[in-house]
Amino acid sequence: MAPLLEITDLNVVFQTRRKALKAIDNLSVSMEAGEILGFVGESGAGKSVTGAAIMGLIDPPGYIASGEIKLKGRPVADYGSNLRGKEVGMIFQDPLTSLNPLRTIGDQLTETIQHNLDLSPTEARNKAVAGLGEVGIDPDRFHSYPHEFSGGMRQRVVIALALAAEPDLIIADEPTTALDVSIQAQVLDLLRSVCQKRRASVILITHDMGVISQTTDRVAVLYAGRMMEIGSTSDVIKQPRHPYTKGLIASTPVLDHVSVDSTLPQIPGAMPSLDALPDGCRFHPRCGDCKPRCRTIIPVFEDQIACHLFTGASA
Ligand SMILES: Nc1ncnc2c1ncn2[C@@H]1O[C@H](COP(=O)(O)OP(=O)(O)OP(=O)(O)O)[C@@H](O)[C@H]1O
Repeated sequence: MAPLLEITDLNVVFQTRRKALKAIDNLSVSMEAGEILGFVGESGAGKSVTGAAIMGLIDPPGYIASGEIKLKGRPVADYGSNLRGKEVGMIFQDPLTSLNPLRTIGDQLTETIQHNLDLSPTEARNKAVAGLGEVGIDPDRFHSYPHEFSGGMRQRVVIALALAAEPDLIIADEPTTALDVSIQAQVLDLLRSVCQKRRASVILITHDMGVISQTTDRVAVLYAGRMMEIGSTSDVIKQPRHPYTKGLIASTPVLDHVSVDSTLPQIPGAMPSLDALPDGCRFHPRCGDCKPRCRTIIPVFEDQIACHLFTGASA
């Protein structure tokens, strides 16, 4: 059987006046049904652009220069207007981008259900009430407006909306970044349990290794548009191999069991901009294990990692 999602040699380019900037460079990854896959990396790693490419949301000056994205064995473009919502549900950082401030949450949910599933108005309404219950929202709140909810509750509504059309895949882009840490954990637990119950797979986009550790089954580490490492979340967290992955983990408080007061080791330097990418391994200027070949030769992605400490090299 075809994987749920298969991305092969994806290249995404943004055309500026001066040059073409490659935001995603030869990315290949696939995921199975029911899996929760994390994309992690600092700002500019290419996480959101990858998510946007899957959802057909790369707009000019950006374009997919080459590569293939297949959902259930078919190119995503074949799904047309059914792709977003019906096949792939979306959750963004700010719940208000997904909610209409002028309509009650019950109406919004009922309409989405009715629009996508072949149900009578009464059936759709009942399903909407059940959907809200599933995310921990009391049926009494059916007629409430988005502004009458806290941030965490709003994000619960957005989860119910994303699942309303029964998609096989949810893309959640920094879904809890705007929430308090205690609420963050509740929303992530909910996302995980509801998606598992519905057998929906999730791509979780985050810069936070704590979120990855808590929520995902597998994690892909991205840096400056390239995949650096991928593996089961427990393996990657317990035994990170790539120096970038190690740096991300060391700078995450809960994972390293460092008290909040202590100074966490930070990865020196910053993510390069796309118009000033270094030769060789893109991470080499910030890498404590940098060897001469890392400065000039791009490491191939092999055995789940792209690093000269572990793999061969391509020109
Ligand atoms: N519309 C655009 N025009 C030009 N460059 C863009 C555009 N959108 C994204 N990029 C570039 O693509 C690269 C990847 O961006 P992306 O938003 O995917 O990063 P990210 O890992 O999701 O980080 P963040 O957490 O900051 O969103 C960045 O260098 C960014 O500047």
